[in-house]
Amino acid sequence: MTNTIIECSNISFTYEQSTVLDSISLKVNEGEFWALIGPNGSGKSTLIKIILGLLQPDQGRVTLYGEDAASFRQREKIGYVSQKSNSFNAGFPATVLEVVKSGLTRKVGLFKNFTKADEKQALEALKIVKMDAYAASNIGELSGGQQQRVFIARALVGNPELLIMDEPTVGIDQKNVASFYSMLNDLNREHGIAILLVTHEIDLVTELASHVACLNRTIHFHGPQAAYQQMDNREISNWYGHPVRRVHSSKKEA
Ligand SMILES: Nc1ncnc2c1ncn2[C@@H]1O[C@H](COP(=O)(O)OP(=O)(O)OP(=O)(O)O)[C@@H](O)[C@H]1O
Repeated sequence: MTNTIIECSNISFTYEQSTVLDSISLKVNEGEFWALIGPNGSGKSTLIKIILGLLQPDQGRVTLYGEDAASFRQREKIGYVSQKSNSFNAGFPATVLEVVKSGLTRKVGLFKNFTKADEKQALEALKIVKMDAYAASNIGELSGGQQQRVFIARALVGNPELLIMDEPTVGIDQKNVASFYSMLNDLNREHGIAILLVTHEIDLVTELASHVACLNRTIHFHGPQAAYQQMDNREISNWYGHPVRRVHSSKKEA
């Protein structure tokens, strides 16, 4: 039986006067890799905040493993990497290993010491993102892309079943974006971690994802990647609100 991790049922949300999410329903199951795409200001980050229980919807309900998102306690099951994680400057006084271990604070306790086992777990997480060689380096001395991998390791250190990422490739150069996505693919396929990835990338990542959700205030499409690939560029441009063109889609003509 497939287990559902996130279930959004009929979510609506308004900031002051403006409705940014209208009747959103979406389900993320164990092992799935979802790409959540949409233009600037379409409500992607707001939806993520609601899923994480940081904002309350005006209408509708979000459940995590069947429990209300706002009162969900098993936070270690869900790793989160926010939009602007990778912005440490060179003088920041923490090593890569310390940053990753800080992901265990919820489990260990705020003022408790980390054990050897915690350190081993942090090194394992760094290995998964291929950053173990940098364990002793200062976080601020790494490139934006390397820092982002470290933040993924920080999110992975508690062995989550779902990883939520909000535009993790912002500030990473194009050459490193492809290898970053390939790492996400390994996390999903080899480690069985479900992924919900907010992205502006309508080509490459949507080929890696098993499912795609298209958001612009409402959900315009959600379903398996193959069905997304069948949409033509005109349909996507219509809900995007401006012309967009995928290079790798099976239907390219706008
Ligand atoms: N705290 C806030 N108060 C008022 N309006 C907000 C607030 N946060 C976001 N908004 C507005 O809500 C809308 C949706 O914003 P949101 O950040 O969810 O979009 P997004 O799809 O994540 O955008 P982007 O791709 O540019 O990051 C935007 O019009 C934004 O200006």
